[in-house]
Amino acid sequence: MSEMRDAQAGPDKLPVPAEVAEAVRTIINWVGDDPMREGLLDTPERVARAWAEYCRGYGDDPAYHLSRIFHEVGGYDDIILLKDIPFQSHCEHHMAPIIGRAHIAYLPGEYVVGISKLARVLHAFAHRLQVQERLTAEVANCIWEHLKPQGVAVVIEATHGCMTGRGVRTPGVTMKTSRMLGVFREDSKSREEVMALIEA
Ligand SMILES: Nc1nc2c(ncn2[C@@H]2O[C@H](COP(=O)(O)OP(=O)(O)OP(=O)(O)O)[C@@H](O)[C@H]2O)c(=O)[nH]1
Ligand SMILES: [Zn+2]
Repeated sequence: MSEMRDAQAGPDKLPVPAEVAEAVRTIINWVGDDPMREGLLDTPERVARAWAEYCRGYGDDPAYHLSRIFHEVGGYDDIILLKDIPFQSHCEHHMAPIIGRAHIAYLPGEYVVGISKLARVLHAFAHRLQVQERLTAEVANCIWEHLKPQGVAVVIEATHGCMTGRGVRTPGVTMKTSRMLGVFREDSKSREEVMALIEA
């Protein structure tokens, strides 16, 4: 956890264990290059620090971001939507990039939260090895549990590097997932309303 914090403050400061650097050297060698040639000498440490940064979500407690809540918002009692939040994650199957946008909406109950915190929750889960379905569910469940709203809607659209740069090699394909909880799950009119806002 403290090592992950150091990685956020300045990745160069994160010490890289010898066996981690050696693992990267093994891969470089296996793909057909010479890990001892000049241009690749510092690469194993850079790669290790880059992965610590990609996966910094393991040291980031998503619930913490929802711990500062507000009661009073001038009587506002309608849907709150944070739309088009860009994010990057990595798939747990190939550790290839997942790049996309998330839309997070909720219908407040008693509490609201600073709007940036919704993006922080997303990034805390995204910076782990993921599948898009789990990422979508984790973000929605976390908001549902800690903010106790009347409804939560999370929609994620993303492209998967493991489908574009390798494997089926099909660029331009987008995967779309959604998780609706509370009124957005139970009441079709509320769901239509939130989806119309997201798709507007
Ligand atoms: N459902 C889902 N599948 C994903 C996600 N990210 C990657 N995948 C898929 O995970 C699957 C892994 O399939 P495997 O057959 O075990 O691996 P593979 O031989 O590398 O498969 P190909 O990608 O088809 O070459 C692939 O179909 C990927 O497209 C995700 O977020 N959600
Ligand atoms: Zn993959």
